[in-house]
Amino acid sequence: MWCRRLSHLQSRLQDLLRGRVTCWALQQPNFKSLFPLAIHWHHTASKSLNCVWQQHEDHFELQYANTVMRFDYVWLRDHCLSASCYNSKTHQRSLDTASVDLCIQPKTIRLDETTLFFTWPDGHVTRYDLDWLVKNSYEGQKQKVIQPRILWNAEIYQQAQVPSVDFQSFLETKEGLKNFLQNFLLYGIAFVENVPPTQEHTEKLAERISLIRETIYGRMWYFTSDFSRGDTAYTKLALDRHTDTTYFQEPCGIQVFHCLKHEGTGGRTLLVDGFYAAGQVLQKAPEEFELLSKVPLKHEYIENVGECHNHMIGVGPVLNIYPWNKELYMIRYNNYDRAVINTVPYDVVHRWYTAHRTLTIELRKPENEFWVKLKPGRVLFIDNWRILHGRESFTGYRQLCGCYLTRDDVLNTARLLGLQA
Ligand SMILES: C[N+](C)(C)CCCC[C@H](N)C(=O)O
Ligand SMILES: O=C(O)CCC(=O)C(=O)O
Ligand SMILES: [Fe+2]
Repeated sequence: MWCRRLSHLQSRLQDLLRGRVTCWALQQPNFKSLFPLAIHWHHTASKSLNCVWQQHEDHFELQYANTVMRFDYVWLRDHCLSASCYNSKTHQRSLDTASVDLCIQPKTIRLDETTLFFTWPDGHVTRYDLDWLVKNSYEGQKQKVIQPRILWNAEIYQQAQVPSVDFQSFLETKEGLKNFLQNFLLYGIAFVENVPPTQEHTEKLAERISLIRETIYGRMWYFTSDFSRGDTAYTKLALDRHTDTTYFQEPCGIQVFHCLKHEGTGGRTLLVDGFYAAGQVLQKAPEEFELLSKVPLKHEYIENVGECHNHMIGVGPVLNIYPWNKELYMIRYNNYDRAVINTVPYDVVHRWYTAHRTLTIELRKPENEFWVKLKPGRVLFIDNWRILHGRESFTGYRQLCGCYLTRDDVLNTARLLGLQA
C-alpha cells in the first residue's frame, strides 16, 4: 500500500505541476477500499445531549446545539489543543501545519460525554469539546456579529438619551471607562464631560483608552482656521459629511475632538451614522450595496504648503464587509479626498456612480443628521470607521484640539473590560 501511495504521490506531483490541485485520494476509484469508512450516523448514548455525527470521506459532519456543522480533517488536525500541538500559556500553536498530510483522515472517532476523541493515523489523539466546536465552526460564526451595534438616525440617537461620562470617573474608575466604551461601541460616538479645556487633559483622556495614532498631522493636533496645512479643515468653510484619512491604507480608527475655544458664530458639528445609511441601501438596493463593497477606489492626500510635503494614497471600497457574515465594519467616504477613479471599466463606473448616489441620498437625509455644538469641556470620540462628521461654516476664532486613536488598542481595552468588540 505504501508503494501505491508513493506512485499516487508521483502522479499527484505531476497533477500539481499541470495545475490540477484536487486531493489525490478523492480521485482514486478504489479510495473507499483503501480507507474503509463508516457511513452511518452515530448517536450519543445520552439522548438528552442530542448530538449526532458522521464521518464522510472528505469531512466530518456534526449536528449539535441545533447546528449542522462540517469540518475539514486538516482543519481538525490543525486545531488540536493537546500539549504537543498548542501552548496554552502563550495561546500559540506549536504544531507545524505544513507537516499535516493534506489527505489526513482520523483512524477512529469516539464521543464521551461532551468530548469528541479523534485518533489520527500516527496514534496522536485530539479531543474537541462540543461547545468549542459549535463556537468555532464556520456555521456558528456565520450567524454571529463581531460587534453588536445600535444603528441610529437623529431621532433614535436622541431618544436613547445616551449618558455622557464624567472626566473624573472616566479617568479613575473602571465602571466609568467601561460605560463610556460600551456606549461608544454601540453608537459609534461618545462624550466625556467636565474635561479641563487644555491639550494636556485631552491627551490624558485619549491615553486612558488607547495608544495615540501619530500621523502626518502630528500626535496631538491643535488647529485653527489659519491654513497652516493644505486642507479645507484648516479654513472657516463648511465641510460636508466625511470620514477622515480615507487616503491611508488603514484609515484612523477613532477621532477625538475637543473645542478649546470659539468666539464667533456657526461651526456646529454634524454627525451621521454611515452604517445606518448603508443599511438603508442594503434594504432598498442590495446590488448597489454589493457594488459599493466590491469596487476598489483610491483616496489621495497631496499637500505642498510651507514645510509640509505629503502624498498619501489609500485603496479600498466604500463599504468594507466581512465575507463570511456580510457584517459591515468600515465605511470610507470622503468626496473631497477621493482620487481619480482608474481602477474600474466605464460600465462598472456608471453603476458605481448610481450606487454612490443612492448612499449619498441616504447620508444626506435631514432625519439622519445629528448636529451638536462642541464646547470647551465636552470631548467627542468618533468611530471614524462608521460615523461621518462634518461642520458648519463659522466666523471668528475657533480652536480645536484632538488626536486619532489606534483602533486595535481601543478594542483591546474594550475586550479586557469584558465587552464584545
Ligand atoms: C483632524 N485634522 C485637522 C488633523 C486633520 C484633518 C484631515 C482632513 C482630511 N481632508 C481628511 O479628511 O482626512
Ligand atoms: O472643524 C471641525 O469641526 C472638523 C474638521 C474636520 O473634519 C477634521 O478636522 O477632520
Ligand atoms: Fe474630518
